[in-house]
Amino acid sequence: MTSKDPEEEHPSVTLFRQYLRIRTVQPKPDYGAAVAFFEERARQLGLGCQKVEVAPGYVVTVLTWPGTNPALSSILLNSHTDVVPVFKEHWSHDPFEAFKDSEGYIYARGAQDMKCVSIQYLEAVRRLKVEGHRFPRTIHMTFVPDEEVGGHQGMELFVQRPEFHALRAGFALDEGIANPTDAFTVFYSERSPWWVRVTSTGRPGHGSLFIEDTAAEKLHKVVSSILAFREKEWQRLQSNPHLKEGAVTSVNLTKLEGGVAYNVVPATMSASFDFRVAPDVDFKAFEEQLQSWCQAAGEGVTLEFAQKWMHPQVTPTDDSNPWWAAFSRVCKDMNLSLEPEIMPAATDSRYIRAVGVPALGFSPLNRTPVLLHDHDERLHEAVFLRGVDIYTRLLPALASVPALPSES
Ligand SMILES: CSCC[C@H](NC=O)C(=O)O
Ligand SMILES: [Zn+2]
Ligand SMILES: [Zn+2]
Repeated sequence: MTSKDPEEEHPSVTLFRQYLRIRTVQPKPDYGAAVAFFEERARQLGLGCQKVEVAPGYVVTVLTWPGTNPALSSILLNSHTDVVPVFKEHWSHDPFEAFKDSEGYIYARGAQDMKCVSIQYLEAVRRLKVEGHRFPRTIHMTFVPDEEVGGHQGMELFVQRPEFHALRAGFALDEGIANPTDAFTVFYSERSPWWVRVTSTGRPGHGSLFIEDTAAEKLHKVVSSILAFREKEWQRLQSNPHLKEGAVTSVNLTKLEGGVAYNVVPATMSASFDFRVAPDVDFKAFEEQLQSWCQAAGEGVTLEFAQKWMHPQVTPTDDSNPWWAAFSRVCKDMNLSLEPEIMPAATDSRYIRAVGVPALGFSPLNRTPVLLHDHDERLHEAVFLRGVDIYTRLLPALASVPALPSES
């Protein structure tokens, strides 16, 4: 028999593919099926299972493996259950079939982001439990809804709940991004999403005339200022090989709205921008900069925020942080090279860090093209299984970090 024989498939891969077939796809995820799936895992693994409904229909499922020393804070292994939509016609295989090709690549929405990680956590815990291990610290796995649309009905609410505080999380792992090289990327902070809509008002009139003070001219000025800033940040990134994407502020013009007819000069037009503000930026000064670009464009130009994250946090990546020390020691022992970076996008880690819990964003996926949110998202089964091995080493180390000064 070859490894291509389905009967030969590793049971962890089979479980992964089962989970990939659950259609937790935005904008109408089947969360009920995902919750039932994790309840069944809890039953099979003999783990505690708690369901916390943070908003109607939005359940956080918590699976718990109690530690031997309840006085110590716990390890939180977080993953989101929802996935982003697909353009089916651009896929080589049905994105919810979890097709595996003859080489071992599994094609599915969520293969990288981040259904792999959920199953890797579960399978590492299963292995350690079967081998009879116990660790001082409790391990909680949280499976949360709503991350892909901002986490407002998921982790943002969960971290404010008594059930979250009762977990007494001391440290968290959450998602990262695949790395195409031999190295693994680990994220210690995130850029802050600022979604900004600039609205310009001006004089309307007939499209044949030179109207003065139009909404469009003023909006154009703001768009130019912001795109010039974009270019400056892009150049800064390009010219410094030490800077990674997450270390500079990015912005994209993502929407233009306004106008009714070719020959009617509109009184209002707007432009929407997706800013991702680097954690070392002076937020107050940056907001003032945005305001001053609007003012410089003329009268009647205002901005509003649809999203404005104001609490960037950095988890230290030196040995002053005992969690980092444990994490990086395991990677060193396993000969894994780490590339610490700032997450360019936004994940649920920002909510976890904001309530004072240090967190690392880590998806143990190397030698893997970055295909999250892309067509033909896929993961090789060997990379997936290697990730289970990695967590099988990480969890004992993290769950055995000795009492911190704050815990004694
Ligand atoms: C800012 S809320 C949206 C969160 C989303 N997260 C994953 O892609 C992102 O756009 O980064
Ligand atoms: Zn994700
Ligand atoms: Zn995503």
